[in-house]
Amino acid sequence: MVPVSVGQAGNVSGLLLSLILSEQVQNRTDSVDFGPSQLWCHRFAGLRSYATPHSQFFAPSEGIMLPAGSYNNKVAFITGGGTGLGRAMTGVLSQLGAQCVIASRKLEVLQQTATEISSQTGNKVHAVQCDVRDPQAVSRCVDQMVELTGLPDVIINNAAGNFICPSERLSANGWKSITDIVLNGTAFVTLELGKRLIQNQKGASFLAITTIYAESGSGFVVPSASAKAGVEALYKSLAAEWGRYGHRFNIIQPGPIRTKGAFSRLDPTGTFEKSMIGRIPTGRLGKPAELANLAAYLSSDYASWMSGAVIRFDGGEYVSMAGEFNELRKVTDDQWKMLETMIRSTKGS
Ligand SMILES: CCCCC/C=C\CC/C=C/C=C/C(=O)SCCNC(=O)CCNC(=O)[C@H](O)C(C)(C)COP(=O)(O)OP(=O)(O)OC[C@H]1O[C@@H](n2cnc3c(N)ncnc32)[C@H](O)[C@@H]1OP(=O)(O)O
Ligand SMILES: NC(=O)C1=CN([C@@H]2O[C@H](COP(=O)(O)OP(=O)(O)OC[C@H]3O[C@@H](n4cnc5c(N)ncnc54)[C@H](OP(=O)(O)O)[C@@H]3O)[C@@H](O)[C@H]2O)C=CC1
Repeated sequence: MVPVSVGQAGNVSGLLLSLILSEQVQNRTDSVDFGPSQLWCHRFAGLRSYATPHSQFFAPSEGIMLPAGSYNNKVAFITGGGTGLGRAMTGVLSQLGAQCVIASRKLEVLQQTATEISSQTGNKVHAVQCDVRDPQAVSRCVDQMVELTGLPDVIINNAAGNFICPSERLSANGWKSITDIVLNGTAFVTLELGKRLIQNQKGASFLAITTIYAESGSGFVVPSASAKAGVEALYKSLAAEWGRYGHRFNIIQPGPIRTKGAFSRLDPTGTFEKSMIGRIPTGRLGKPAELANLAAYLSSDYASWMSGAVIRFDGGEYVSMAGEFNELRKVTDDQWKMLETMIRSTKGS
């Protein structure tokens, strides 16, 4: 790890940094306990990753958590399983014994992931092309899965689309593109599989990957926030309705975890990561392996009494952003002495 100073970015991000974040970052570096000397930068595989020194209290454990064989004789279906978090979840489930089916638009990407994971774990990973926006394509994909593996025990709705964009610049098709993937795609996959599982009297665990701002809403990602909120309503509703068929429905709301898909569309210049780390109480991004362990637990028989749960998984970022006074983290000891003196000396109202 090497300490870096803020503002060493290239042209575009340097400009953005000075225009958008200068006040925020300068305040932080000038007067608070989160200056450049305390901002750390890991460099690996050509990627930067910032963390605070206190993140060392929260070092990630990236090994597989569940006992070996926990998923023997199970079939798992993961949308968007070729990349990012979907790939990490597929890797863990496969390592634990599951036969996995991964589905998304880009068959070559899926096939490469399937080959890599199955050669590491010794368990089959099947790649099936499917655009979840198209209900007929989803139905064909499920037909294909039935041929390959039979109906799944575990369904993970992870596929998504997103980009930052001021809402006044958003076209109708931009809105449709995101909400079709996230909300309609999740609904088509869940309804198609749910109906077939019900017909076959087979129980299953459904998991949806949403995000922390599904609850709060967020400017600049309005279609994603709206669609993810819809997914949460869908899953909580079905948890109540389809328990009688042996189906569980749970939700993970991840905070920031570095993936190419997310960061290239939400922080294309890398400018926002530094300021974001400052509001995460654990001082670092999450790791795909940490999310994958949680997903593996929630989808496993160890969690058979969990349904309708919404698990926030964000290093504390959500509550840190929500609390009115949380910015007072930045006040130094000397400043506290002064503040306390002022408050104590106030008499009457
Ligand atoms: C500091 C770092 C922060 C990182 C994380 C932080 C916080 C944690 C919370 C994070 C939540 C993350 C949620 C996610 O979902 S991340 C997942 C990201 N992954 C993907 O998006 C992968 C799939 N995405 C895509 O394939 C494309 O990006 C897509 C969504 C645009 C869909 O592609 P496609 O179907 O090919 O669509 P297009 O024809 O290209 O476009 C359709 C429509 O949208 C308009 N559009 C596209 N991009 C933009 C843009 N950047 N701005 C404005 N509009 C855009 C495009 O013009 C089309 O509209 P028309 O009207 O022109 O037809
Ligand atoms: N990384 C992060 O910080 C966070 C991520 N999340 C969520 O985690 C999940 C995974 O995101 P992440 O791994 O970061 O990003 P990725 O971009 O790597 O994953 C998105 C996946 O969705 C697939 N996909 C997109 N459109 C479709 C479609 N129409 N049909 C089928 N599959 C599609 C993509 O594959 P293909 O292009 O082949 O179709 C891709 O594999 C998403 O639900 C995201 O919202 C939530 C909070 C934070």
